[in-house]
Amino acid sequence: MSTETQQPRWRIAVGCDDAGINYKDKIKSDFSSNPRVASVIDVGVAHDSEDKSTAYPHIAAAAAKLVASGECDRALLICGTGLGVAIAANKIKGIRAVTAHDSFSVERAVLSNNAQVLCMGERVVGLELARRLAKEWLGYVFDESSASAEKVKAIHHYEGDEGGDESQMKVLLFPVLPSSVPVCMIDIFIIPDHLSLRYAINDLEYRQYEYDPINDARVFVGAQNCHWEDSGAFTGEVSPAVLAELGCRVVELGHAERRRYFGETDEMTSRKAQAVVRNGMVPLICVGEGSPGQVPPPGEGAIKKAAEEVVGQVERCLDGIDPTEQVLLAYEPVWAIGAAQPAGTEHVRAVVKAIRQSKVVREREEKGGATRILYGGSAGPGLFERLKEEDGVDGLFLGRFAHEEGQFWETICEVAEVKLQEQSKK
Ligand SMILES: O=C[C@H](O)COP(=O)(O)O
Repeated sequence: MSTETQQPRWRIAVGCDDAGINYKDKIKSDFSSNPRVASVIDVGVAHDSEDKSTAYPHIAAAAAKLVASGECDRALLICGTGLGVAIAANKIKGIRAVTAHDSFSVERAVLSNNAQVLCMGERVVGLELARRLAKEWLGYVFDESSASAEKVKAIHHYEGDEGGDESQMKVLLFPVLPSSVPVCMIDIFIIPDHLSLRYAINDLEYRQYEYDPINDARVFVGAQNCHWEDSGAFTGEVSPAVLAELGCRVVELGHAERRRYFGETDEMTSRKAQAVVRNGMVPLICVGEGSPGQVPPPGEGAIKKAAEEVVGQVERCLDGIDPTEQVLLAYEPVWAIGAAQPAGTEHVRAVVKAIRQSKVVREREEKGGATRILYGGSAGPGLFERLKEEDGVDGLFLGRFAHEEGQFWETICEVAEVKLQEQSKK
């Protein structure tokens, strides 16, 4: 055990189910006046909240994820027995959660097992003992140079890789937003690779039980491509029916790279879009002129040519889609994808205007099918404010700037602020 002067100050998550609220609240209050505690995050449930019936696995996972992500050092969880919360918390990679109701076990949980999560049962142990054990727990610090360290490493060794892009998705799905930004006014789409879809969808499902780090934003998961048939002998292709069943809400189609490397045409994109709609999802159809690296010369000529080309793509891609169904169009000049700069404001506005005035989009407007137009191609912070105008771009389609958490959320906050301003003018 370290001395008082070396004692770290812990950032602690506390949580419970409806059977553990009294103990959780009492111990939380003890923690807030304990000098060994730097901060406390309460992941619920709370006496007066509607989520009081939230089942223990969601609470335990929320707290454990705060520890696994490094946002908290430790977590204390209470349920009726202290068993279920420990089982659930241990499902989170990197977490060692124990149930302990005696002084010796609490000590060994830290000093032998380097457990970051302590679980207790409100129906098992008296309140005063629980409070004392929680206080003692704060005083123990695992010694990385002890003989126990190798054994803890062995536990780590047996943790399977949960696969895919989990760590990347974690970056995206665990942001902390300024609570003043009303991001609930906008839709956020996260479109990972196919192998990461299940992780992303599960994470968002779990998130609805979680405390609210994303301020009630609507976050949907989408796929990067699909086939035009729901089933059949198309080895290696991904069925839109399967994507819908998995929980995908959006499917991106006709991206410039699909067109360039896989020979996809507007006609194929249209068939895929129809399949997406048929399966109850929203197609996100990418259109855009030009070639990689070939920035067009400034001037009206290039803009006019771009608008004509893009409107043609839009008409062919939307062919056969019920005009009452909603679609998303991502206007991405091919030369602006992966470039140093996005396309110029004048260029983007003119092409978007041409798309809006196209026969197919106007017809959709009349029939009630929403057509939201996004801009993509080196889109990132600072761009939406510049592009905004009445009936202009509805949103952004991010590539590289979505890979970095800070820039991703900065861009989203900017879009939300513009939308808020627009709404307050109405
Ligand atoms: O899929 C992403 C878009 O093609 C844009 O990528 P970028 O923002 O890195 O240029």
